[in-house]
Amino acid sequence: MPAEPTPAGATSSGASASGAGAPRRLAQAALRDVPWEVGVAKPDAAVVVDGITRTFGGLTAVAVDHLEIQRGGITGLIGPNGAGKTTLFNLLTGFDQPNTGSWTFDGRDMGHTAPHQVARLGVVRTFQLTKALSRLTVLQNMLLGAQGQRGESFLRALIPGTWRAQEKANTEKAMDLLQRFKLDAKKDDFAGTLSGGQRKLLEMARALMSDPKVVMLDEPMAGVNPALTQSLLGHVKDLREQGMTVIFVEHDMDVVRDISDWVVVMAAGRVIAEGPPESISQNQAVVDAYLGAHHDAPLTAEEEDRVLAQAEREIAREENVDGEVFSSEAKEGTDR
Ligand SMILES: Nc1ncnc2c1ncn2[C@@H]1O[C@H](COP(=O)(O)OP(=O)(O)OP(=O)(O)O)[C@@H](O)[C@H]1O
Repeated sequence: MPAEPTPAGATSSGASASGAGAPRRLAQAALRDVPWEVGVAKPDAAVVVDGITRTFGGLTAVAVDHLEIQRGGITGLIGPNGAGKTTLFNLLTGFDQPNTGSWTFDGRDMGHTAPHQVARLGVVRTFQLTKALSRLTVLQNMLLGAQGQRGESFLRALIPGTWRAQEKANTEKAMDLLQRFKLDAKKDDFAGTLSGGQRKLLEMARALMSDPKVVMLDEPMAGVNPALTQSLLGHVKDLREQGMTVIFVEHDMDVVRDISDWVVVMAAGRVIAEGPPESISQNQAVVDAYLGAHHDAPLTAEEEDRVLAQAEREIAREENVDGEVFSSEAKEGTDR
């Protein structure tokens, strides 16, 4: 049974630049009477996933029967290593295609939609700063995040004046965002020289260049020192203030509790629980699959080995796709 929601705007960070009151209240009120059941319908779903599966060889990475994401809220996606969170992100942003199933955004079927089209329709994700992107300046990274410019049209590209006007507008927009994220003084620095927290800020700022409606953040707090954590949390809450729908993957349960209006828990590719943050720690299936083993006790040597091996696999995978992602992003940037 749903419990009483937490008091409106009750966040531990208090860091939101614009005050976290009304939109959080709205998001929580909308979800207040929604039962804590896997696959439950939301009052105003922006994203609806149906029967999505993704297998790698014999391994089922994702098998989600039905999932709805409430518009204008912050949804936290949690689960143990290998639960399928990143794969689901890849599917929802067109970077991977499911073996079966479909998903819609604003009622529109998004099956087989390429990543740049998904982004143009308003669903964007943050990208970790790959090695290739580290070698670009902060401003160049921002300009790669721009899309929908006039320069992308062939006919308009024949009229250089229009293209240049667009480039100028993009640069102005990039500088506004860099100012908001306190990175304007770093605009000409190579992105690779930024601290962990500044990189996360840049990843978020870059995603905002395309005026998204849904922002998907992959571990926005990973590797961020405590000094910048509050600032980053404030920026995530600000996205909700501005009416965006936020979905984020995060391992830090304090962060999840602090900013989520709703939490979705995955394990072995499936959604095993969903509900407001306070429902999650009471859920036995979640404690068994995740919280008990993962968070309430230090990692055992065996778990540490497993996490390290997973990290090594991720790094190897990232190095493999590094050039690919960069070249497609760079192409999107130069195409316009
Ligand atoms: N390209 C791939 N090729 C083969 N296996 C993959 C691939 N991508 C993901 N997997 C596997 O699918 C499963 C789900 O992985 P995924 O990265 O989505 O999990 P996750 O929940 O994001 O984990 P983490 O929290 O560790 O990032 C894992 O067993 C992973 O090894």
